[in-house]
Amino acid sequence: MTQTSLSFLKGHGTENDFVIVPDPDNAVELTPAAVARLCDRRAGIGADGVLHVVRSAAHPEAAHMAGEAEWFMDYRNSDGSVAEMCGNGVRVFARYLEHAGHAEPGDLAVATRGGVKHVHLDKSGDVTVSMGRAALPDEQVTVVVGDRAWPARNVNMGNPHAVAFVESLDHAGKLLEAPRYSPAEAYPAGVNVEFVVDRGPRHVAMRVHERGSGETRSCGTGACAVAVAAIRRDGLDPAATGAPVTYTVDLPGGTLYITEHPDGRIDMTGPAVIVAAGEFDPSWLKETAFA
Ligand SMILES: N[C@@H](CCC[C@H](N)C(=O)O)C(=O)O
Repeated sequence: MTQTSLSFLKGHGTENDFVIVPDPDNAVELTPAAVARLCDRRAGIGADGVLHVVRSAAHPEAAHMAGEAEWFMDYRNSDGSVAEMCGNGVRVFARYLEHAGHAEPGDLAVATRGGVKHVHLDKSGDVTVSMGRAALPDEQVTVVVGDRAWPARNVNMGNPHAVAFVESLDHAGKLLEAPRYSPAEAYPAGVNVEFVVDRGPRHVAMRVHERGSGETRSCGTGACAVAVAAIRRDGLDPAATGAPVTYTVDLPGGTLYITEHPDGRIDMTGPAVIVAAGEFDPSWLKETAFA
């Protein structure tokens, strides 16, 4: 039977915003063009990305995780590209599951392309995600904006990041274009670039240019990558000290708290909010040209 309307919700985590498309049976054809249309801030609903909510058992990329996590976060960037993980997205995804009655406050597991993530929905309204461990490839990278270049640390949180400590967050300009980087081989599938300044002890502020979405007001995996890089720069690696360490990371859209444990596990805590719900005609997703 042809569906005459599709439900969506809108949510955000520290102002990294998402169109949420509930689709338990994986029946909606979300082409890259359809995702770009949904995310368009003038001709569409508008968002940094799409959270396609599918039962793990119904998605070929997630069926192997179905025993551990009932729901799969099929995350897409606003240009329609697929990403391995989205830190703010997984908090908002968990909030949606609670909102829809698919999960109770407390602990739940969410399948992602970056593996199963364990999430805690706190009564306070904050959501904590166990993000797994960072990988720190050895290569030194350089990021370039206009005529400025900075050394950056390569951090992988399931998705790729380049973290550059800078003198001022203004120096990166408006980040209308993706920063260039070298060597190209460091990021064969592109990269999210974070610019970071210090605010105080274990407290930093950052801006981010996201692969596939442009400059956004927050990036959860980016905040984790920044904390991991800052912890090492500051000589506080928990594997060496034996003590967990928490960094406060300010972003244009809010604040995230990132804790690294001695065994390398990283927890991210921050808000997740559902702001609206609505419906659209699915045939609109199939139109080839923007009206
Ligand atoms: N905003 C996200 C990251 C989304 C994916 C990223 N743009 C990529 O392509 O890797 C977050 O909160 O982590």
